[in-house]
Amino acid sequence: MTTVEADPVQTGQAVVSLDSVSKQYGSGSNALLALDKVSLTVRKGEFVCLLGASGCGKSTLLSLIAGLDRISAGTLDIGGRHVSLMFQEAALFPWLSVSGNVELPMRLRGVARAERKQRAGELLEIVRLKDFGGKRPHELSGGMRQRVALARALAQNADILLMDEPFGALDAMTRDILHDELERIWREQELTVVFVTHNVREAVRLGDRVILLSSRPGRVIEDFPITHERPRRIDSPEVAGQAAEITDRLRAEVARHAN
Ligand SMILES: Nc1ncnc2c1ncn2[C@@H]1O[C@H](COP(=O)(O)OP(=O)(O)OP(=O)(O)O)[C@@H](O)[C@H]1O
Repeated sequence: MTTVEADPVQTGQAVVSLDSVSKQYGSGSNALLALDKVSLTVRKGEFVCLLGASGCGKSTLLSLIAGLDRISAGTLDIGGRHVSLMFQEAALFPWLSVSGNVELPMRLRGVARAERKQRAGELLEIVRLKDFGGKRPHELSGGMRQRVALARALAQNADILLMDEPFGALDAMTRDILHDELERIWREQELTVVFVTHNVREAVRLGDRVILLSSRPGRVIEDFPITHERPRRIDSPEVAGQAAEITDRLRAEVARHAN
């Protein structure tokens, strides 16, 4: 008999629980069912990637978890935890310095000036932008702006980091570097991450699990555990192999929907 040791992540505390969550936009003849009975649990410290065809409800799911919109049916529980969001566009305030942008969430929380300056410095060091605090966003590259956005997201001291295609607009090399950085920060800061992407290899590169949603209305059709040793390379045979398996499943789903 083989004894299977419990994976600490799989047995960890649930921080996001969705049970049969549906989301309908509009009503009557304008009703659009975006999500249909989605059940999903994300545990403390997990890195979960959401993948699916365009318009299947990935962003909707993030906005429900973030509390930006209300579910139409089912239950969603994040146990009063705090979330922070990061998008494809860094959306930095152009009139604030890099440091000012990172300090903003702390300013809004009423953190004293000296403390927020010190924390902003630490966070900029974490994202490797220690010497750029005095710059303005327009003086930075796209990849550097996303690092600032990540530092600002971390400044919210949230329990859960929700990321909506955060590297979608970056070139492949910059994205590769940011994958390494995000993985390092996720581990060091013991974050729980829910990461939306269109890019199957990116999902396999980063995730502990890849959740595949059906075409609209979004339902969970598969939950792929990704067990290759970290850090992974996006161009490794292991990542490519599992990405091909998931892509086939996604293609079959898109084709099914098109028929
Ligand atoms: N505020 C809204 N009002 C009405 N319909 C909406 C709203 N937000 C999203 N939708 C619709 O819900 C469906 C799911 O959209 P959503 O943006 O969540 O999908 P997605 O999987 O993130 O798409 P993409 O991969 O293209 O970014 C789409 O048909 C979209 O048009």
